[in-house]
Amino acid sequence: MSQEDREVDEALALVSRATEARGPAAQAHAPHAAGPGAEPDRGGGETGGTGPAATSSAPPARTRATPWREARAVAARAGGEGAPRTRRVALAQALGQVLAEPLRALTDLPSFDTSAMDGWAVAGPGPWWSVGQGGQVLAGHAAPGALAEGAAVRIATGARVPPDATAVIRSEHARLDEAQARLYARREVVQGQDIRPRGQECRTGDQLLPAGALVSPAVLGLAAAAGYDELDVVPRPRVEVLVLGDELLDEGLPHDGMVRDALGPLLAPWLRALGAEVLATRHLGDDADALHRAVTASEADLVVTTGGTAAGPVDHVHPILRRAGAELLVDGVAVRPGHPMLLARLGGGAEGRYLVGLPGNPLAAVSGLLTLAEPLLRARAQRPALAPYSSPVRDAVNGHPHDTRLVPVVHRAGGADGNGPEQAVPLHYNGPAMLRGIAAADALAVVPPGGARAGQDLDILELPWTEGRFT
Ligand SMILES: Nc1nc2c(c(=O)[nH]1)N[C@H]1C(S)=C(S)[C@@H](COP(=O)(O)OP(=O)(O)OC[C@H]3O[C@@H](n4cnc5c(N)ncnc54)[C@H](O)[C@@H]3O)O[C@H]1N2
Ligand code: MOO
Repeated sequence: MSQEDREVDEALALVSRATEARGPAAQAHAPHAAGPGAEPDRGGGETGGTGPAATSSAPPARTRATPWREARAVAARAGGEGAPRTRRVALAQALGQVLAEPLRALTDLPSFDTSAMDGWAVAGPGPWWSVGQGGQVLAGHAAPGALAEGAAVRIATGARVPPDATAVIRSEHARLDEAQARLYARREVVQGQDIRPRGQECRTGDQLLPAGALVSPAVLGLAAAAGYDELDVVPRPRVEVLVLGDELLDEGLPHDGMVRDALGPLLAPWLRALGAEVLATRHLGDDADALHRAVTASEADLVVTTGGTAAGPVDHVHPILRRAGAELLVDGVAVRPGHPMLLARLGGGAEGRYLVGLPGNPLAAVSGLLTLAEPLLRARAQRPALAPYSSPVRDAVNGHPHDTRLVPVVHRAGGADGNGPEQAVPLHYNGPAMLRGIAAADALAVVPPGGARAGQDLDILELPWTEGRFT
């Protein structure tokens, strides 16, 4: 492996074949390649075990943990509850949202017979006499007069074609004898050539796009062309983020047992990329009463908390949910990292408000975001489910004995020459407290219990910004 390759792998936190080939003893001396980042491959206890060594130290299987796929389905069902919602917004505000109604043409397109070229509008067979003594038909002007049989008039691209014109001749295909004011065609003229007839693209009332279509920049353009100033869209689900933990700093270097809040900066934009409107991100500290007040008073459709999901002395999420009379729909998921994640239905509001409790470990929080918040928000925003997608994994991946694992991967061309089919390359630094792997990743691979062989097809969860979102 060249130095350059090593640097790329290092930057991307890739599992290095060369490093692995040197064996575990060598890995212990290569901390950046396979040391602290390779938690799963050490079989390390807190990840819940990912190799044979971990099996013996893994906690006994918890019966209440919901299987990973089922947890996603429960979240999607919760998001789909309630009557369809619609909001009318100005065209520019609709970008990235979903059409609540089919987009129907408010006009014929084009709305008049249009010249497709700069040149001459002619009526009947040539040669033609040029009318108007330099007069011309330009785009954006009122209806021109009818063209008599045998007449020609200058016309611009986009201009209304005069009634009774039979064709448009491009200027480069015509010759004007100025002295005689006669126009000759340099090549055969076909009836209707270079005229876009009214209604060629659509008629008033035609359905241009179905309800549920994502409003892309192209959709904005089409809607404007078809006469829209506003669009009916599904309102973005409103989300409030509550970051819990007294140990969190908002700026500067970690010190004295304090750490930087990594989830506040990550969650709001990630949630927006999932189609949500983020009302606020608030840092609450480990204060049960403040958490209870914030959760019960929130106006959000979905409250997302971080931390406080486990059984520690200041883990307040479960107790305040009980106090608020919330119904736990998912309480722990059989997935690593992130197994303490939860989903609860909060009281109030006909359509139901929800709380997703993300574990505090940052990659565990990302796992919870994609397992519970993403399907809930997608269903709530009436966005179509993503087409399932799988990819062969380049290297064998250790599995948890009972739980699904979500492992950051980067897509790379396979084969010795780098021209082979695309593979998912598992990344190091995928421990629950680490973001280094996911920051270099373009997807998460879904590793079934027991692990995956090299070359095995794994389901892939794309990260939202690789889907080409606009917001
Ligand atoms: N006795 C047990 N202890 C733990 C279990 C368990 O099953 N039994 N599960 C472990 C797992 S797995 C996870 S994940 C964590 C979940 O913990 P909490 O959701 O209660 O989160 P905290 O305790 O508040 O924090 C955990 C960890 O993450 C750091 N953290 C929290 N918030 C942030 C943030 N915004 N930015 C950066 N880092 C954050 C926090 O400092 C802790 O280090 O519980 C295990 N324990
Ligand atoms: O260690 Mo925990 O699996 O959720 O991050």
